[in-house]
Amino acid sequence: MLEELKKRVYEANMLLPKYKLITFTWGNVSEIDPETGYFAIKPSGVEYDELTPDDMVIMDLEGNKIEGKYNPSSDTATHIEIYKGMPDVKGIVHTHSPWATSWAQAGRGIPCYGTTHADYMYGEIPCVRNLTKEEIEEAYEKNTGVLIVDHFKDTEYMAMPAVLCKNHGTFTWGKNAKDAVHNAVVLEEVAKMAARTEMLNPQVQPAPQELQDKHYYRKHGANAYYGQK
Ligand SMILES: O=C(CO)[C@@H](O)[C@H](O)COP(=O)(O)O
Repeated sequence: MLEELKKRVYEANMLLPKYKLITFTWGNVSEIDPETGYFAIKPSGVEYDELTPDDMVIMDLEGNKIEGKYNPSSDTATHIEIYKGMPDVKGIVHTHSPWATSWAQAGRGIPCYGTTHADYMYGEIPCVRNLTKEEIEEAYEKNTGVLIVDHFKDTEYMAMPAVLCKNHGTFTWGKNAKDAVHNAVVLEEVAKMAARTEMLNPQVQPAPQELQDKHYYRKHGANAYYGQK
């Protein structure tokens, strides 16, 4: 079972360079096994072209390493907080993909300007605030996850499977690692299109709500929404 999980997480990690979402090791993917509560995550700092399925590190939700010769990703604490606080999430991706990270560095959420965005993410893709000096000093990676969970608690967060972390980068999630990677690709494409949209028309407004609803509900069903429960 763990070998299968490691293989799936390895294959999902290898999609990051394939879709040009990362440079060097600037990203990581994990997936959790709901039965054991163990998750597999990319090892920290290992070049993608050197990775093998066996290099994936198995962790538990208390941060204990269960199996693996390497240290887990430096973002492991953030993945843990998301798994614990957003239990429908079964796969998580973190990247510094350039267009989405530019929105994060600008401290801006990504408005929904078109149907590509509306098909996958309901409404503006949020940018969560910076950590305070105390939060950074206390537990940077853990508190990044705490901020994300705090923003999405009591919402249908699977209807908005993406977040920008100000001055850092992106986290996306899904029903498994591959689904989370799909959402990371969508996020980067939508970020690129939105930046260019604003460049072409600085006065542009978000797409009409009825268009956003039609496209999102058509794909995900009318009871899926990102708003407060
Ligand atoms: O943001 C950072 C480092 O600033 C990390 O997300 C790295 O970009 C990926 O680190 P590893 O997964 O290789 O530990």
